[in-house]
Amino acid sequence: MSVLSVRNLRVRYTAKGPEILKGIDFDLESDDFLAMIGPSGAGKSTLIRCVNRLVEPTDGQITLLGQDVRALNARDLRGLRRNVGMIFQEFNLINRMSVMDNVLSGRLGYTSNIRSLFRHFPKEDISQALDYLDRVGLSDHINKRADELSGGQRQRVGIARALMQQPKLLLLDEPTSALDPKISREVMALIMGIAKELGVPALCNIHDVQLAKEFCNRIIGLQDGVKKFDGDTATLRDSDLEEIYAMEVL
Ligand SMILES: Nc1ncnc2c1ncn2[C@@H]1O[C@H](COP(=O)(O)OP(=O)(O)OP(=O)(O)O)[C@@H](O)[C@H]1O
Repeated sequence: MSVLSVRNLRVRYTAKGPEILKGIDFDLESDDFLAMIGPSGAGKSTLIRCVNRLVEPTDGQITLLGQDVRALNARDLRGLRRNVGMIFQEFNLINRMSVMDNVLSGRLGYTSNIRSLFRHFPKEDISQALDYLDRVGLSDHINKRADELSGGQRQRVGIARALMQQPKLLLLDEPTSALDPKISREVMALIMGIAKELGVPALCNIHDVQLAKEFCNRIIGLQDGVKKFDGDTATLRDSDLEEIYAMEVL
C-alpha cells in the first residue's frame, strides 16, 4: 500500500476564486523522494499543504498512512500531523528560544500539556535531541538563540525538529529557497541522507530543477494546477521541462 495516495485533488481558496489544483492524482511509495516542480503559482505549496490539511481541499481523496485525511476530526488530525514532519522555506523557528528548545518543540505533539507548559521533556527526548543536533552538525550551538544562527544552520534546526517527531513522512516546502546554492546542496544532502537512513519517504516542493534531479528519485511537474509529468527522474527530458515551464514568463 502507498504511504500517500491522492486522487482528483481540487482546491479553490474562495468559492468564486480560480481553481488552483484541477484534479491531481499521484501515489507516494515508502522509498520515494518525490520532487514537485513547476513554475511559480503552479500550486506546489497548495498541494503539499493539503496532505496534512493546512489547506482544505475542495474535492478529491487523500489517503495518508491508511487514513482518509479529509474525514478526520480535529483530534485524529492532530494525531496524523504528528506523523508528518514538515520542513519550511522560512524555517519557522521561534527566534527567542534556544536551538535545543526549538528542536524539543518537535515533541510537543507527544508531551502532555502540563509537561509542555513547563518545557519538562523526558530524558529520552533530550538525549534524542542531542543525537539529532550532532547529526545535523549543531552540537556546538545548542544553547544559542535560534536568531543567532545563519540560514543554513537555522534550516538544520528545522530538520532536527522535524526528526524529533519520528515522522513517517517528510513534507518539504521549498526547504532551500532562502539559502545560497552551496548551502542548499548541503541541506538537501543532509535531509535526504537522514531520510534514507531512517527509511522515511519525502515529498518535496522545490523550484530548483537541478537539486530535484540530484536528490529525488521521482518528479512530478505541475503547471497551472495540472499534472504535466510524473515519472522517474531519469526519464525527465528537456522537452518535459519545456512543457512544464511553458507558461512561465521569463
Ligand atoms: N491563502 C491563499 N488564498 C488565496 N489564494 C492563494 C492562497 N495561497 C496561494 N494562493 C494562490 O494559489 C496559487 C498557487 O499558489 P502556490 O503557492 O500553491 O504555488 P507554488 O507553485 O507553490 O508557487 P511558488 O513556487 O511561487 O511558491 C497562486 O495563484 C496563489 O496566489
